[in-house]
Amino acid sequence: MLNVKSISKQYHKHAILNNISFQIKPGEIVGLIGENGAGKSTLLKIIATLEQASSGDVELFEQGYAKNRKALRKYIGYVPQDIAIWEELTVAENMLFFEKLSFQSKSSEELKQLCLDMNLQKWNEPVKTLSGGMKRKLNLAITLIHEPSILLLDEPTVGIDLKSKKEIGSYLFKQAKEKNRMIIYTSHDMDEITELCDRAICIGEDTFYPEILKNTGKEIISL
Ligand SMILES: Nc1ncnc2c1ncn2[C@@H]1O[C@H](COP(=O)(O)OP(=O)(O)OP(=O)(O)O)[C@@H](O)[C@H]1O
Repeated sequence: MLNVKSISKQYHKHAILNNISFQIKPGEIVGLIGENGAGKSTLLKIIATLEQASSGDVELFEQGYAKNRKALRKYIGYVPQDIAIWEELTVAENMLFFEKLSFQSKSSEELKQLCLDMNLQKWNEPVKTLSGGMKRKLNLAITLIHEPSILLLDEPTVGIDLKSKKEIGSYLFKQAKEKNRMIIYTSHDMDEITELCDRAICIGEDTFYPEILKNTGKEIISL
């Protein structure tokens, strides 16, 4: 269980997040939405332990970040908006490199299977020859090497074609429902949010997103 407790964040006295609280259970996929600059990436970075909240705390499996920040990192997988992989290395070399830095050991076969599960076939090709969608799949596969309990994805499907979007979406759905992982997912694509997510959390003052989602039958939480 993830428990976000009254998180606020200011940058140089400028308030970004104001008293945000919500909970997520294993197996749930939550869409995090809001206008540009609402603070979605900031909130994901706080949950990923990469930023500290100005006030409030986050608990993962009943352990607070304030006291257990480092120990909790092994449960967390974070995919930033910007792709962070080695362009000159092959898919295989990237996976093997990041496996060495990971909390868990995996064989070459297991790493290859992680890529194949997402329909990423080009095991021996240099990353620089892959399309944007394939690079996003590789970035995601790298994040899954240590089998995180919670996946934090910052616009994982931005700029990629519909087929790859669907493949990533159905892969994430399985990760949540079969492996009981928690997923928080930001996107500006409301069809994707409606299709994939169990609930949507809208942050910021703007009522635009809660308005468009209100007839989708999804639970919408405005914070
Ligand atoms: N390190 C930082 N220092 C100062 N201000 C920051 C920092 N990081 C983010 N901000 C500001 O915080 C606000 C929220 O940014 P954030 O990236 O979290 O928004 P977002 O909702 O993810 O936006 P987008 O949809 O454009 O990705 C913005 O005004 C941004 O300029």
